[in-house]
Amino acid sequence: GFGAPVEVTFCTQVHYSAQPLSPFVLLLPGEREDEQIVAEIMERRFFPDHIAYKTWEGFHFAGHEIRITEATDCYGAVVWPSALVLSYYLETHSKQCNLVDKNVIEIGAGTGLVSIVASLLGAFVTATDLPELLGNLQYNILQNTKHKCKHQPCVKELSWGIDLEKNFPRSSCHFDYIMAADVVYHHPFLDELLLTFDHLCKNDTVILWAMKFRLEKENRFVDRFQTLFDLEMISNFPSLNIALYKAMRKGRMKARPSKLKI
Ligand SMILES: C[S@@+](CC[C@H](N)C(=O)[O-])C[C@H]1O[C@@H](n2cnc3c(N)ncnc32)[C@H](O)[C@@H]1O
Repeated sequence: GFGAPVEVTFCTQVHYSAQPLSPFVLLLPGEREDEQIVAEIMERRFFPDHIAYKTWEGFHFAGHEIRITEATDCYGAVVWPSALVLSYYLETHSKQCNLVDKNVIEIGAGTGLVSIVASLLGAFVTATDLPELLGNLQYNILQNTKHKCKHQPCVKELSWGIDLEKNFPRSSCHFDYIMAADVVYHHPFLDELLLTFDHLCKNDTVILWAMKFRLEKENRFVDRFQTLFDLEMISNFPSLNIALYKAMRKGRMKARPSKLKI
């Protein structure tokens, strides 16, 4: 085929605890067939009808045809199903999660689908990844957002845990949303990843994180993540082993009413 990352084995059994529901919720477990929504999500993807010079995959989101050029040599070079799940959520929940004029950062953006969809929905987006991924990421972002977005997205290096204060100073960087799709897998930078979430997340920042479960180690990352953040599952696709989470900093100060009634 054209290099689509089709995954056929799902090896882990994941047990999710009951979570409180919020306006962010996409589906209640058992309310609609998981497969039905998964099919809807996967239908957003299309492929070239002829052999092209460059390998690309197409997607329909936010009223646009998005073409993603893929390399085939590393993890960030294809579009992973978690990115589709998060993009679908953003598009179908644009009222509850209104991105217009919001400041969004995506970490581990890969080929850029989520950043592109968030930009098309009106956000000001900073798409980040390792230096070697930035050329292709920049290309996809430009091709799919130029003259189509309220705010032109930018692409920046962010290697997890490295030079965070230098490149993203706490005093001047404020993100309304941190987005991440499929950033937890068997890599040696899980500590640095957690550090990065911690560094970028302010009291009012919302983290939207699509997590693909593969191994026990990844479940442990979720436990560690919960020591710093309140985590809420907002949708769950057992047939893909993907869960979508919303998280906010633990122990954050709630907004105070402007006038106290005595
Ligand atoms: C499985 S891919 C997911 C890509 C994209 N979010 C998607 O869902 O299609 C993981 C991404 O994390 C990035 N990544 C891995 N280790 C990283 C690190 N130490 N610092 C920054 N990004 C990293 C990879 O380059 C890759 O783009």
